[in-house]
Order: sequence, then C-alpha cells, then structure tokens
Amino acid sequence: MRVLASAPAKIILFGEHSVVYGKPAIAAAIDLRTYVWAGFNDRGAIKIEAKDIRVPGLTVSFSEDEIYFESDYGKAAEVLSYVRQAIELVREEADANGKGVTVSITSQIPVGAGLGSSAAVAVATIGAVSKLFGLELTNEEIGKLGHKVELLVQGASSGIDPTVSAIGGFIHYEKGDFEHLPFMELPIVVGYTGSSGSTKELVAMVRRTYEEMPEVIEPVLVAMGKIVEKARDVITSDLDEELRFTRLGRLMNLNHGLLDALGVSTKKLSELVYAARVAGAIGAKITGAGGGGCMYALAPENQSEVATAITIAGGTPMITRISREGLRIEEVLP
Ligand SMILES: Nc1ncnc2c1ncn2[C@@H]1O[C@H](COP(=O)(O)OP(=O)(O)OP(=O)(O)O)[C@@H](O)[C@H]1O
Ligand SMILES: C[C@@](O)(CCO)CC(=O)[O-]
Ligand SMILES: [Mg+2]
Repeated sequence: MRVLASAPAKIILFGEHSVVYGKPAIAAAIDLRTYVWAGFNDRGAIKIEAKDIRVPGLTVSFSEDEIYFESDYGKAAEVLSYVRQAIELVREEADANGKGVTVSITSQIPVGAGLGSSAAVAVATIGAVSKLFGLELTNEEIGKLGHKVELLVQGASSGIDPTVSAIGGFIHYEKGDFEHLPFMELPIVVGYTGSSGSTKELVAMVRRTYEEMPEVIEPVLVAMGKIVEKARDVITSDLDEELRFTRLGRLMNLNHGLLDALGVSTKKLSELVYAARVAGAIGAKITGAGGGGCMYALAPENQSEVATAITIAGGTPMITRISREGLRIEEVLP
C-alpha cells in the first residue's frame, strides 16, 4: 500500500515570536504545498528521500580522473530530523516500532523562509504515515502531533504552524487553542529575500535576549499580543473594507517595528518592507521567524506595483491565496 498526502505552507499575519510566550497570533494557510508519499519497506528501516533539500556540508573533490563526494553525516541527519521524528511518533502511536517505512518528499515551499516548511513536512508525513498504518486521526490531532515534532526538533514551538497547516484557513491561535476567523481574501504580496533563517536558532536568540533583560522584553511581547487582539477586532468588525485594511496595515507596521526591536529582521528584510511601503502598500512586515526568509505586504490597490518594487529591491515576489484546506490525503494505492 502507498499513500500520498499534502499539507500547505502558512503566513503569520500577526504575532510570530510572541506566540511562543503564550500570546495570541493570527495565521493563514496558503496555496503552496509539500507532498509526501509513504509506503512500507521490509528492511525495518526509516528511509527518507527528500528531493528539495540541499544538505550543507557536502564537499566535492576533483582529482585527475575521479570525483569524490563527502557528506557531513551529522548535518544530513539534522536536516531530516522533522521527517524522522514525524515517522517515529506515528510508529509509536500505531504500536509498530521497528516496522520499515519509506517516505518520498517533494515541496513547493521554500525552506527556512518563514512559510512553515518544517510544519508542512511534519504534517504531511504524519498524515501519510498514519493513513498507511490505518490510524484514524483527525486533522486537529495530526496538528497536535506536528507540534510535538517541532518541540522535539526545535526545543520550543508555539504549535501555530503545524495547527494551521493541518486544519487550513484563517485562524486565531492562543496556547494550543484555535478559532477559525471569517474567511477573507487578503490582497497580499509575499516577498522572499532568497536567504534562509533557522526557526530553532531565532527562537533561541529571542529567548536569550528575554532572559538577559526580561523587564525590557516582556512589555514588547505584551504589546505584540495587544496588536493581535486589535487585529482580530478589526477582522471580525463590520467596518467597511477600506477602513479595515487601513487599520490592519498600521498594526502590521507596528508589529514589524517590534520584531525588528527583537533582532529578528535583517537588512534585506527591512529593505523589502520599506520598498513595499514606498510603492503604496498599506502595511508591510516580516512573516515567520525572520533572520532572512519572507516579508508580506498588504496592498489592496496596487499589488503589481508592490511586487515590482520588491523585485527592484532584490527580492522575489509571490502572489499567494489563502488555502481553505489543510492536510489532504491525495491518493491511496493498494
Ligand atoms: N521538503 C522538505 N524535506 C525535508 N525536510 C524539510 C523540507 N522542508 C523543510 N524541512 C525541514 O524544515 C527545516 C526548516 O524549518 P524552519 O522551521 O527552520 O523554517 P521554516 O519552517 O521554513 O520557516 P518558519 O518556521 O519561520 O515558518 C529544514 O532545515 C528541514 O529540516
Ligand atoms: C517564530 C515562531 O513564532 C513562528 C515560526 O513560523 C515560532 C513558533 O511559533 O513556534
Ligand atoms: Mg518552521
């Protein structure tokens, strides 16, 4: 038997990082997906084919007539740890430790770019492998297992990324509880810097700053939580669309300033944010963990001008749509 599952990327509209400290956040699944095929193997091993992952630490040596490849085993194992942990968790749930599982992954989501590639790969793997083992898990339960995977690999995770990847749509999230917000088409442009950041390292960096000076950082996190509550009020209000977008844009700019204060922006990210604003975006901010990766801009009137400004500033614009669907079982073959 073979199973194909897919899970979407996400953007965090408001509240990344502060959500790790129990504050609320708002996120949406978007229409980029990771696909995972799962099947059994009779070697009792976990076999992972990750077709879109570049492994750092690969050395190539050339001599007269030979080419040598050396891979840093530790780094390769680390890069695949989300997938491995996801498979091991499901095997435990199914009481089938030692059963051989092969997974093959292809992904449309840039890695380490703030778009939740780690959550999507964990959720799609759990979805495919749990179906293979005949476990009947709801998407919400799979989101919770995805959160466990992120905790095991990263040491800290709020769980918002695996939750939104598993259930899809537009959500308000706080301490493991989520609520779907009324669906709205968001006229946004995502700008990718082309470089990546590691969520594990960025979350640890914010933690060190917090521990060094909690009296300074705590109020910043509280303010971020308040921004999220204001944004939720605006999204659920009956204000007309123009006013709603104007208010959301101001809240995005405030949230970006506070993320910059926490040290998770980069020169390139802030350049893309300012380029988008100058081109007429109502608001622009980092999305996800930062340290590279992506920003997004709210641009109801001029999405294409904002996309051009992001390109001129050296980024790659992506016009994405919210995905109502989270984890999906695409195919089951006998
Ligand atoms: N297609 C894939 N195949 C295998 N592993 C992947 C894949 N995509 C992502 N990963 C794993 O996820 C890691 C990147 O996760 P990380 O949390 O640092 O960034 P992100 O999830 O892309 O961004 P953010 O957490 O800010 O939304 C990779 O180093 C790799 O371990
Ligand atoms: C940086 C962070 O807040 C969002 C990453 O997309 C981490 C988390 O919530 O687990
Ligand atoms: Mg991640």
